[in-house]
Amino acid sequence: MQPILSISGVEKRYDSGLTALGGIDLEVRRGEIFALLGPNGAGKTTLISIICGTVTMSSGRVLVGGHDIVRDFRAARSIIGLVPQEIALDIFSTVWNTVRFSRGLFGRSPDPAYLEQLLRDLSLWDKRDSKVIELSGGMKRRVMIAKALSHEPELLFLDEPTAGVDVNLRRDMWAVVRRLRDKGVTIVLTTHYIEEAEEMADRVGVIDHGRVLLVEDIATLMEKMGKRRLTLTLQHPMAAIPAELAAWPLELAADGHQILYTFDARADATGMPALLKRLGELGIDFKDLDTERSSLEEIFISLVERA
Ligand SMILES: Nc1ncnc2c1ncn2[C@@H]1O[C@H](COP(=O)(O)OP(=O)(O)OP(=O)(O)O)[C@@H](O)[C@H]1O
Repeated sequence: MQPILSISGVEKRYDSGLTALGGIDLEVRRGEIFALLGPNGAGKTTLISIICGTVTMSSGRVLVGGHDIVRDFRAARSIIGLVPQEIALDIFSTVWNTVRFSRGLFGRSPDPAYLEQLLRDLSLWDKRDSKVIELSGGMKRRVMIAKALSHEPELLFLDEPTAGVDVNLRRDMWAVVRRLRDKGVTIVLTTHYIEEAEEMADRVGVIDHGRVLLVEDIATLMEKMGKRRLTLTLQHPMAAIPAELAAWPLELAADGHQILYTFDARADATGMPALLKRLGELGIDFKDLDTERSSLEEIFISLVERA
């Protein structure tokens, strides 16, 4: 299937002389949630702004649904929805008028049934006659999404959808995004929250200093680079790791109450059974044992450091 978004060789040099994007190649598949992950200043917003037509690229080519964003701007733009970082709404307008007006701006004919369903999906139907100024911050964010979807785009960009948003609201937003994906909208979100990429995305692209460092399925990435950590909580704290355990790279934690063992989950021999056996032989008792996978956060940090 043709990708919904195809980016090749996109470069951006700002007038200041700064190269914000140094040759980006990226494809987004129809129907996926794609997370663009990168630290501050990586170039995420610049890339989205180029695709949406508010920043011009220095060189390269972008196709949206097969339409070239320069030659065929209107056709490309009509299938894009953009939710920018900052809330930008007419605060004295009602929710209903906001989405109705936005749809009109894209030249779409009125479709009250579509807009009603959209507001219902975003839990805003009860608020349709409220003025934006009367809404909570979370509702305003959902109005921004409704506005971006008012002209029935196939590809939705969410630029840091949950920046500065509390945990509950973040979970609500994630649920909203998943429902949109289930309805067939392709979603590209930018985030610095690794947790968000891990939780939401089907695939992730890591970008730093205007370059794509990696694009991978979340599951494959976790599998490929995932490490596991075993935490043993001891019956009796120890001052140092005994010399008899030197064969394993162990660390002491929690004031000597815990032994940590980090290992490669994919290795044929993890060393864990042998470690537990040796602990038994040495009479080191533990009262709890826990293993956890290393997070995408650690993977991300190690990638950026390597680059
Ligand atoms: N209009 C502009 N003129 C000059 N430089 C700019 C302009 N806009 C952005 N930049 C620079 O381009 C680089 C990329 O910025 P961009 O906003 O795309 O990054 P980002 O990944 O979205 O960052 P953040 O996560 O902080 O939003 C930064 O160094 C930024 O200072």
